[in-house]
Amino acid sequence: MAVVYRSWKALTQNAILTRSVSNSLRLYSQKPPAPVVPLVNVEVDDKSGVAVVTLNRPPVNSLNTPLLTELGAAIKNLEDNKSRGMILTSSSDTVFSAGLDILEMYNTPKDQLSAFWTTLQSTWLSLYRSSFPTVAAINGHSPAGGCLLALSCEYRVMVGPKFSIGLNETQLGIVAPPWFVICMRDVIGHRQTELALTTGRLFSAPEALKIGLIDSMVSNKAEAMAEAQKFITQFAKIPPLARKLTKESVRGEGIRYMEDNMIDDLQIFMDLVTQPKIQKGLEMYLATLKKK
Ligand SMILES: CCCCC/C=C\CCC/C=C/CC(=O)SCCNC(=O)CCNC(=O)[C@H](O)C(C)(C)COP(=O)(O)OP(=O)(O)OC[C@H]1O[C@@H](n2cnc3c(N)ncnc32)[C@H](O)[C@@H]1OP(=O)(O)O
Repeated sequence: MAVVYRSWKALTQNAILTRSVSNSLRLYSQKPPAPVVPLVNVEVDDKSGVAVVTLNRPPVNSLNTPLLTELGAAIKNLEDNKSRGMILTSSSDTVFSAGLDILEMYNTPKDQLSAFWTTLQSTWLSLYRSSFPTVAAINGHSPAGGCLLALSCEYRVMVGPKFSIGLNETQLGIVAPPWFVICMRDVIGHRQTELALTTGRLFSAPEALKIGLIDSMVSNKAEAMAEAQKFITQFAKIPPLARKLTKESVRGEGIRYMEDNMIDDLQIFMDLVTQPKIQKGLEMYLATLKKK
């Protein structure tokens, strides 16, 4: 028995030695690890105290769980530091955000699907009810979840005329949840929301300006940033607590909807999105995006 034990021990020690030598050799031959690039960049201007939060998930800033988590953490950080304001924009020249990452909803294990949706819910709520002023500087296409992010800010400046924005969910065979609808309705009104959502219409920037989906159209990102700064500057003389409570009051319906219905909303999402028919629709939509 002792012999067996000794030889087993020798064998394992030998294996450990071999493994550590080969690991070292592998380390020498490996490239240095790629730097971890944040999915959300935050830069706070020293003078104005305004934070520029830039979505940075090429190619199209589709919103997956890690990106939404980083965005939520960035907003919490600004909240904790009593930020003067936030401008949400994109590092891409052509896309603000392509909306929810369809790969997070297609063929996804239930625990991941649930984590994805709850992260979206909580990040959305923290953006929608943030105490500081928020502006979306929409410097590219902004469909579906991208439009939701923009609608959740207090002011929208969009680079035009060639980019589009809207809630196009029905075109994909999915349904914009009630809190998406509330956001849209509060910005463009009931009638326009019904027309826009039932048809899943994407609006060009001039069309969006006409129905009030965006507040302003500019011709490049620099102009968008300047106008966003200007919007935030007007709050310098407004007492922050009065501003925050007023915003919460105006946005009360959306805030209460989410606070009271988080679990039901998750359940409805899970039931709907896991249906074979919806999964097939998402598969076909992904294929058309890839074929382009
Ligand atoms: C009543 C209760 C209801 C409960 C809830 C029920 C249902 C759930 C509701 C869920 C709500 C979802 C909202 C969403 O946000 S769904 C996402 C909708 N998004 C879109 O329709 C946009 C799709 N994308 C585009 O139209 C274009 O990509 C673009 C944004 C206009 C940019 O065009 P372009 O610059 O030409 O880039 P490409 O098209 O070539 O794309 C590059 C690359 O990225 C992939 N991709 C694009 N969008 C997405 C996406 N949203 N998710 C994942 N991947 C995306 C695209 O396939 C390309 O990939 P490859 O490079 O691999 O080919």
